[in-house]
Amino acid sequence: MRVVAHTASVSAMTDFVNTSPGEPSVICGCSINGLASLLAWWPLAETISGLCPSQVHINGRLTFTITPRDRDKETCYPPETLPKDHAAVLVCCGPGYNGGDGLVCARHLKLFGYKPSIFYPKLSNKPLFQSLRAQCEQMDMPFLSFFPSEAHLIADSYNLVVDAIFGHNYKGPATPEFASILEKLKLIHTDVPVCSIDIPSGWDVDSGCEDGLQPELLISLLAPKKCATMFRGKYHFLGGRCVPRSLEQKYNFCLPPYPGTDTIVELKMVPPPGE
Ligand SMILES: NC(=O)C1=CN([C@@H]2O[C@H](COP(=O)(O)OP(=O)(O)OC[C@H]3O[C@@H](n4cnc5c(N)ncnc54)[C@H](O)[C@@H]3O)[C@@H](O)[C@H]2O)[C@@H](O)CC1
Repeated sequence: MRVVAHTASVSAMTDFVNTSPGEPSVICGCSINGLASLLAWWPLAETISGLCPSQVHINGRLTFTITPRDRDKETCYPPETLPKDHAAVLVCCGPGYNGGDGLVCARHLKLFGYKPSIFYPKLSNKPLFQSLRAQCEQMDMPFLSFFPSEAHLIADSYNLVVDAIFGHNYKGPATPEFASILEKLKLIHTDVPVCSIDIPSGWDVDSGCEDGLQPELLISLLAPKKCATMFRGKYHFLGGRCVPRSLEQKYNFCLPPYPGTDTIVELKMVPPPGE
């Protein structure tokens, strides 16, 4: 499968809902408002130097730099290149807000020409999630009543798997219901690309998970979490251009600028000093 960066699909996965309660409360709500505005492209690529603010720091340490992208050349999983069943994608949604992000992602994937099916085993009774589920149903997206029993069935049927099971509030170990799903995702990630939203499911927000799921694409939301330094996949994007300066200062974030009206930027790891 040709795997190149396609900003449209990445953008789709980067859109997310205004979710978690509590601080920080000024979260998200970014919506897809036209592909052009969502292309992660740095117009002054040649001028990027090692200077902040084209860098992301975690715990005061330089960790990522912005990667200039060429919007004409780079694409990431464009639907027309996905051979199985009209760009079929499986979107796996967990019980919390990360799962809510998955439902929003599915909605946009459908609008962008993919064929998403959703696995959402634990519907929350919060109105937000009920509404998101209803929206997906109204858009004729099938909800799987059970997770495919064999990992190879997923790889046979889907071109991509979106992992929106757990995000930054996962506390391991997983309950048996979700543990078996995480195990299957781990088995398939060599056969079908897995795209994780915010945090690869099953990872600890700080320490990650050494033998855990290894997605090919990670979309960090608002700011990369500490565990993102352990991400070894191909593509890492930051989305969620809605952190006010005051909050950035309060929490000592050092976030990259989003060029123009873009709502995502691609990040690349900076090797620790001496490596
Ligand atoms: N708070 C924020 O700043 C933002 C949150 N957003 C999304 O919200 C996510 C966080 O959402 P939540 O706080 O709902 O947390 P999560 O979605 O990470 O997970 C919490 C849910 O998982 C369940 N759970 C936790 N550990 C489990 C285990 N071991 N076995 C089985 N179930 C377990 C909890 O009961 C709860 O239902 C983020 O990762 C991100 O995707 C984004 O929409 C953007 C902003």
